[in-house]
Amino acid sequence: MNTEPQKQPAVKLEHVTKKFGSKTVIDDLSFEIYGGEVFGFLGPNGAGKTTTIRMIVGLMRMTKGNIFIQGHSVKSEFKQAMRQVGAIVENPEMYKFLTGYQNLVHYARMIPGISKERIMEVVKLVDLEDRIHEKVKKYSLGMRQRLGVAQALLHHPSVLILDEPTNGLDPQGIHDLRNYLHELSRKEGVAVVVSSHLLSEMQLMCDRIGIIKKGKLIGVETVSDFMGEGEGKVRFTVDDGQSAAQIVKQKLSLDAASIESDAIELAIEHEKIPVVVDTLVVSQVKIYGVVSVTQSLEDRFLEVTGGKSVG
Ligand SMILES: Nc1ncnc2c1ncn2[C@@H]1O[C@H](COP(=O)(O)OP(=O)(O)OP(=O)(O)O)[C@@H](O)[C@H]1O
Repeated sequence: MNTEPQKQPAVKLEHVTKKFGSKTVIDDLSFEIYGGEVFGFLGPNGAGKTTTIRMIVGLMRMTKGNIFIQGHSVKSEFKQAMRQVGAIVENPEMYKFLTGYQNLVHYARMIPGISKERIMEVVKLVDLEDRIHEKVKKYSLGMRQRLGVAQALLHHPSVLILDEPTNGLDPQGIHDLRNYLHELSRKEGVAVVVSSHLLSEMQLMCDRIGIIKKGKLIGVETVSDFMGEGEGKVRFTVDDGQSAAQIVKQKLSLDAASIESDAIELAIEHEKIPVVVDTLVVSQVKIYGVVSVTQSLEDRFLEVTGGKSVG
């Protein structure tokens, strides 16, 4: 018997479907997101990321299925569910002529029980202490983004959702955002959900990613599993790709992942490389090079979505 306590998902989607008229935009999505992780929502343009996020944060009704936030149904316990959620879906409204601090105080008035201490706590979390008393009109885009996150965190949400948070940020801004989202998930146990088409950023920022295409879930995987770590492809440059592929098939029962006139690629572990080299040499295939081909998240993304890169 498994005596491990079952961890409750922070966000759980159950057969979520969204139709606009007769058009199905989200098709039977089911997956779970946990506290303490940064979850990336990845998909080509128009795949349905924003629509899904809008349903999670209660800005849009679903046609079928249900969403639970910390066990509370968005349909039947809307208030309890939303109390757990902090989100930036559209650009957060900020008063540019007020300071960052004044903006937070103004916003905090709308939420019962937010203390001055809590305001300074979130300011510290997003690393804005030095500049919080300056007017927002003097802030960079990255600082405004951080102020938005501070605002979204004021009421102690256990789920933080950011739609395309890296949009418009420079590399330093993206780097900082990545660091503090990571800290937030680790230190505060917050479930952080981000959507993006910046694949390289997702690779660095997220623990797990869910990929959707045309409203359907293609897969949910850890970034390392997604990239197929430990089982990379190895490229053998040879004099005759076709016959090399035949030889490894016949003698080693290996199917080549790709065959070109002067190369084959095999999905094999590191230890198998000498075996393949020996077999090819014995069979009088000339080998000109052997390299490990590590796949970027982008390559893999294009492979599974069969689509074009976006961005
Ligand atoms: N209000 C609406 N009425 C009709 N169709 C809509 C509506 N909102 C979104 N759609 C359609 O739903 C699909 C998914 O759109 P969505 O904005 O969720 O995609 P996305 O993955 O966020 O794309 P992007 O990366 O371009 O923001 C698109 O085909 C879009 O045209």
